[in-house]
Amino acid sequence: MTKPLIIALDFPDWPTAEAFLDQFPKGEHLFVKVGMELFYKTGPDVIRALKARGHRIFLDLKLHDIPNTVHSALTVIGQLGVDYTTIHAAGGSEMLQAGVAGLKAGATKAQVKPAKLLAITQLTSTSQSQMQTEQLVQATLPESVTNYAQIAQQAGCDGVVCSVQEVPLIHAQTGIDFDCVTPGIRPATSQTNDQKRSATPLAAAQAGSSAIVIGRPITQATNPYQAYQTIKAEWEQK
Ligand SMILES: O=C(O)c1cc(=O)[nH]c(=O)n1[C@@H]1O[C@H](COP(=O)(O)O)[C@@H](O)[C@H]1O
Repeated sequence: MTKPLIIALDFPDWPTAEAFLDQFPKGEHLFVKVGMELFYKTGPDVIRALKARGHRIFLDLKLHDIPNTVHSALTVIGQLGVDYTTIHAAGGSEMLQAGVAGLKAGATKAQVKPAKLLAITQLTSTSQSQMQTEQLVQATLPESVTNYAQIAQQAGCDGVVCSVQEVPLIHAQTGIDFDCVTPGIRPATSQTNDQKRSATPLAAAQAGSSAIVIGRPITQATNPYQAYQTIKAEWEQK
């Protein structure tokens, strides 16, 4: 099976997201990411609408709270029947374990397939110098990311969100079945925007990314379907 290319639906409401999706041929089943902006506006209705169109869903709410709160929230998310969801590794192993248990409890309750739980490591908008000066982390950025990956794997998470640069290091440590989902993807001709650790679709494929996440180079393209096809071809080239 080809590895997923996940389109970030970073839109303010459902009509805008729907108008974007309507630019793709009918019957084209996509893998889409619903983030905080769209989900806070629509609630679970957006999940139902996307499922009805046959799309796979990454619900990206990046939970980070005390273990009890995260357990309860992920029990609710687990009932939605999405494919991937996110939690912050920085919350620590106890919180991650609570999240894993909550997600499973929700899926069991709703009798749906459990989502894969991905731990956010260092955001792709973070540079090493920013991490060291603002988070007071003495380690290098790859060391911080691989440390989070190890904690996430031990806690029972299915994978991490990281940049393409860290994928080979993580896989060497965790094995390739542990997902490395990589945002910050930019075709060579695109602007990097706020992304600090970006890479091309081809570099992601060569590094062994399990899936790529890409928003603006597709959502803000003059012809989104054409941009999607070009990026997909590069991602699937290797
Ligand atoms: O969890 C994410 O998806 C995520 C983690 C991360 O470290 N960096 C990152 O960019 N993202 C998300 O990936 C998407 C990237 O969008 P673009 O920069 O427009 O391609 C956004 O929806 C971000 O919220």
